[in-house]
Amino acid sequence: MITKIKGVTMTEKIAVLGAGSWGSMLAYILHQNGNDVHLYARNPEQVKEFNTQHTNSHYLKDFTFPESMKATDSLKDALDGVDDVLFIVPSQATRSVAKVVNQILAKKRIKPYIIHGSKGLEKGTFDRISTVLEEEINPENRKTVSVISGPSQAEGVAKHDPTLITVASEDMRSAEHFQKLFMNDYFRVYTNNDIIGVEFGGALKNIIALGAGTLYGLEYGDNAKAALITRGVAEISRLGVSFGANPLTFTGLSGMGDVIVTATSKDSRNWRAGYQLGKGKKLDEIVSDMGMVIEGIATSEAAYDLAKTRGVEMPITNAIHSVLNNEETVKDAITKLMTREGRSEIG
Ligand SMILES: NC(=O)C1=CN([C@@H]2O[C@H](COP(=O)(O)OP(=O)(O)OC[C@H]3O[C@@H](n4cnc5c(N)ncnc54)[C@H](O)[C@@H]3O)[C@@H](O)[C@H]2O)C=CC1
Ligand SMILES: O=C(CO)COP(=O)(O)O
Repeated sequence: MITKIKGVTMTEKIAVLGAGSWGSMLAYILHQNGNDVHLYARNPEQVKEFNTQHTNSHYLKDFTFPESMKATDSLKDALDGVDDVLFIVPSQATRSVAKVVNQILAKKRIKPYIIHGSKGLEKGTFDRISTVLEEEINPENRKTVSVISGPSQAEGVAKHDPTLITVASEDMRSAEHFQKLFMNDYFRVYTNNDIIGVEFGGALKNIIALGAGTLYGLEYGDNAKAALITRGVAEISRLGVSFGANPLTFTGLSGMGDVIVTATSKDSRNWRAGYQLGKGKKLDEIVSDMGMVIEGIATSEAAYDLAKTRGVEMPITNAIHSVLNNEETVKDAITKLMTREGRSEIG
């Protein structure tokens, strides 16, 4: 049972595209809030398990979904008559899914609100995910694009751990629309009009989480962790601000908040990948054993190139990028970071 929040009375038809740990958990929240949720998973076996056993065992262990929730492996069916579309596939897959969605929406002649919850930058183009969606879905087939981002491990939401998150959009009416759809007594949603800052925070924190896990795997202490988190936020903020983001956004839920959760939570895939790296496991083995997306790996490529192109100083991102590419050991990378010329903390 959830307690309804004053002023939150909307019930809509919502397609949730992607049924990994976060997609299925966001679909669960929307279902609990009384919406008609169309959950799309590309894997028919996964759909069968979801519809018969009400579990999504590969992605969320020990969680049973309500029997009234259903999934489909038909993208066309998932998009039938919807008011809203939530994209929640790995960042690097968003463009290909969006191309197909655009064609389907055009045929169905519907113009839903669009939101995504993916945390990454596209390799090659360096695009934020809202930009990918704006590029691939024609304006006549959609309303403004929004993003939902913040400290929100799916495993915590499954336990109704009080979770606070941000919806950002250039159009505040769209942000408020999604605030109403998602908000309930364990999932509190704030709005923000700084979509650039919110997306940069969500994407780049995964690189810091990889670094934090690595430090833990190598048994570095709490000072190192605090240093990484704080200076990590400083450089994320530097890059975001160079694109016009509001610096205050990086002190909020989608900035510092998300860095804290993923740099300290053992539920984080990025943290776990870093931990195993610190313990000496090879990256390709970590990726294949995880069986879930580790966004920080691809995003470290994009962020590394982007920082170079823009002339923005991102020493921690560079260090993690070079460790992931076997160009230096973690110990050498740390020595290099620690022995850089002294500088002022601010600016
Ligand atoms: N897991 C979490 O707690 C959170 C994850 N996120 C973000 O949400 C996004 C999705 O993450 P997860 O659900 O955790 O990933 P996941 O690895 O658990 O699941 C990804 C899902 O996307 C599907 N998929 C991949 N490529 C596809 C394609 N081309 N077409 C259709 N489906 C495709 C996979 O089959 C899988 O069901 C990521 O960007 C992640 O950073 C954000 C907040 C919390
Ligand atoms: O973004 C997340 C929590 O806010 C999830 O992070 P992971 O992908 O590292 O699990």
